[in-house]
Amino acid sequence: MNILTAAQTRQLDQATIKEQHTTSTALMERAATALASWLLRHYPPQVAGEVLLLCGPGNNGGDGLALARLLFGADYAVRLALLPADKYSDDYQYNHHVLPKTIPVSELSAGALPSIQPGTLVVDALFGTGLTRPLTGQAAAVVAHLNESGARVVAVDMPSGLLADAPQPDPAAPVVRATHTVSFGLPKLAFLLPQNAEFVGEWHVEDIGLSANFIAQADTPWHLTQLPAATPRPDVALPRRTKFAYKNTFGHALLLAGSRGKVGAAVLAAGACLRGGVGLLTVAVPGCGYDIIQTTRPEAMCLADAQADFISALPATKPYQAIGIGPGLGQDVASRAVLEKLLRETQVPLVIDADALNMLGEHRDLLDLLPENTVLTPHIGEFARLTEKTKDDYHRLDLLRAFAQQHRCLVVLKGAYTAVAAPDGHVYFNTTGNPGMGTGGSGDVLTGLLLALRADQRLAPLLAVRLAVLAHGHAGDLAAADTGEAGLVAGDLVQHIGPALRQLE
Ligand SMILES: NC(=O)C1=CN([C@@H]2O[C@H](COP(=O)(O)OP(=O)(O)OC[C@H]3O[C@@H](n4cnc5c(N)ncnc54)[C@H](OP(=O)(O)O)[C@@H]3O)[C@@H](O)[C@H]2O)[C@@H](O)CC1
Ligand SMILES: Nc1ncnc2c1ncn2[C@@H]1O[C@H](COP(=O)(O)OP(=O)(O)O)[C@@H](O)[C@H]1O
Ligand SMILES: [K+]
Repeated sequence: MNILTAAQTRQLDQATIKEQHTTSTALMERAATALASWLLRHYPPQVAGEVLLLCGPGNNGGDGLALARLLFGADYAVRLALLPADKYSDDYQYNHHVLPKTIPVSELSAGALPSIQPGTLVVDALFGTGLTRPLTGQAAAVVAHLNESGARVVAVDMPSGLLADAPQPDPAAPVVRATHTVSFGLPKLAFLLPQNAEFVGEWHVEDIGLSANFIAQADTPWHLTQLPAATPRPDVALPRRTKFAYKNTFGHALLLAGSRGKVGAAVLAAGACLRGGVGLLTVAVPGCGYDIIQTTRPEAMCLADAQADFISALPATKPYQAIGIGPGLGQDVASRAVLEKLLRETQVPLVIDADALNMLGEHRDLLDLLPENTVLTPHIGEFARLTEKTKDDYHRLDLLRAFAQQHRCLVVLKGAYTAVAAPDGHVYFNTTGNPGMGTGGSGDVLTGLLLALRADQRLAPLLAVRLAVLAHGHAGDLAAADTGEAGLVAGDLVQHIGPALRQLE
């Protein structure tokens, strides 16, 4: 699914109105109805207590006014505080006009801020996607007051003061710190970036029937990868295995991994590759890893390096459809020479992770040798070593796109919303996974799974990578349902890859 830019989000309501022969007032009513239904589910009247709605002068405030009317009709105790302005949007004015007269309304001013007890449920309908500049003056005073109050805050569409797709021009200007943000139709880019988590809180998307055609046709570099069941228009799916499929269809993969003390990384990646459906797997490990791989992963073939503690020689690469290198590899100069030889000699699809990435970061001339569509899987720290220290998350996205374009590779920037950058500069944010996956070895599992899907002869490179990242996170979610997030270990991810992949078919 596409994620729209801020400008496209502003065009979306006009496109919907035109396409569906409806009115902006009716669209606002849909938005308010969706918000009311969300509140009824999450904060029913007896849990909510009195709800304070803070409304700005535009359509975000209009949503707040319409919501106040609907909540009042659903037996909530509501009061409104309105931000004065020189002009108000038409739909704001309409919803102000039809507000039941019994709802208490006050005017917000820096000198007379409403009292907000800790725990009060506050709806932030001050500003949404129409924000054009950092908050100052009265609006800033209201937001600062709200943030200090200890209220539970539900932000309408956006936390007020936050921009939808760009960094804050003035980091000192206040932004609402919401507990929940309830957005319409699709999430904003801002929700997916760690730097905004303190403002956005937990985000939710409510369907209000916005134009699916406009969303699908929008020219944007940003996209989401979702489980097929989570979206009406799935754009990634794993093809079923046909009756007469043979192991060659699913490829023979080579994994170069492990060093003394880190053979476990090779075991995890090998397990994930096997569970990922590879046809054949050969694992190359240092001598100390031979018995370990043969015992823990009898399904895999094993090549033991002449060196006991690290990999010092590149096996013949001819038989393989994909090669993975990096998990637990260590950074011995001999292993670096293996990486360099691999890059110079092969055009086989590669997956490069962990220490192999750090070697590339230290010897950036090697980046010029990357075969097209190589998959790199850095976390934020490893990405900084490959590029430069970043100013903020938006700057990191710029670097990510530029890097993938320059080196014609696929970069999997790992995190809560793992971002896959393609050689054409498009970025796909993953939507599965949980904080339980912040545990040693989770990344090794991803590398093994990526290797399996890159070896699968049926899958184009980008599809293979998006599917692997989606399945990895989904395996994490299935595992956490059994173990809880704290109890989750990387081996649990391997166990859940099979069921996760089945749900992507
Ligand atoms: N998209 C959709 O499909 C749907 C959208 N809907 C809703 O519409 C919302 C967008 O509404 P919107 O465009 O009226 O903008 P909004 O955020 O209310 O702010 C504009 C007002 O704020 C003002 N202003 C701006 N910056 C300011 C500042 N720093 N400090 C002070 N003032 C500032 C600005 O004035 P100006 O810049 O002209 O001075 C203007 O008066 C969207 O978030 C969603 O809630 C749903 O109802 C239906 C479906
Ligand atoms: N909060 C989170 N939500 C979703 N996925 C997460 C979260 N934290 C970590 N992950 C995932 O877990 C994996 C961790 O990989 P990595 O940082 O390389 O760990 P390690 O080096 O220990 O294997 C990545 O795929 C990342 O996306
Ligand atoms: K808001």
